[in-house]
Amino acid sequence: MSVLDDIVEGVREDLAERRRSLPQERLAELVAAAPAPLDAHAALTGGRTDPAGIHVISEVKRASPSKGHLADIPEPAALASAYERGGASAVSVLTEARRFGGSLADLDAVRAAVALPVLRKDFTVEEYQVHEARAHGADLVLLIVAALDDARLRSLLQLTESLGMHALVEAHTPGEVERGVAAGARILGVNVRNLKTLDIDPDRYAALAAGLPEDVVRVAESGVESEEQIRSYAAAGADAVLVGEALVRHGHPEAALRAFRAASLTVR
Ligand SMILES: O=C(O)c1ccccc1NCC(=O)[C@H](O)[C@H](O)COP(=O)(O)O
Repeated sequence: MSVLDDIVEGVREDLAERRRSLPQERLAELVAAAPAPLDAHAALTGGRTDPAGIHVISEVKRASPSKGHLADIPEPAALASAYERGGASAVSVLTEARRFGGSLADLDAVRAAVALPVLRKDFTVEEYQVHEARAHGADLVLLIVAALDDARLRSLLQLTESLGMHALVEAHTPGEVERGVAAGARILGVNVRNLKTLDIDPDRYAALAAGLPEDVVRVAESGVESEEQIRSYAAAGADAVLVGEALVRHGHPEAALRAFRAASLTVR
């Protein structure tokens, strides 16, 4: 079984448990009561020419399948506030519990702490998860092309947009980029982490993003360890970068973020 299959299997089990304790009808009431979504698409557009530098989606990430434990993050709200002060354009919150140590409580805490668009970063395979994301105040959800067939990708994207949110549609291969665009992705992430080996190959970003339509917001995901890597993604035309590990392991995430954004300006 691949890493992705294994993660999704656990996600489905946990989801079944949550469905039992919160039926769809009650979830719909929470969605109706949630604050209006923020425009994540607008927040991430134009990173190629923004005078403050490339947009950064800063991630709250405690652990990962590739690296194990990364950081305790006892107060996700405090970390998210530091990201906001450092100039993040959005905050990503990993809510998957088994491999990433996240939760919907983390999403709630971050939502309450920042005025930025918030991404619920999970392995979305069911409509219920999209409703959950909205009920917990998310503005953006992750749709991983490799985890979905075309019909489900389209229907989850449509549901996301019908709830006023946007989707970060994530691709790992040229075929997945094509499928994401064909499904109607308006924000497309190229994740340079190979989902089979978990190896990072940042050079894949430029090759995969090259054929994207001009009006699609381009996000380079994973593998940012240095200002040099930010410059490389910016030079390859990324509007935004998604950064987890480098920020949660940095003693001063606010300063790191400022440095990342500033570094992106030096390639223009
Ligand atoms: O991070 C992993 O090991 C991982 C393994 C399998 C599926 C997804 C995984 N990560 C999710 C992400 O996409 C990253 O958290 C995100 O792009 C940030 O990456 P990084 O800056 O390298 O922490």
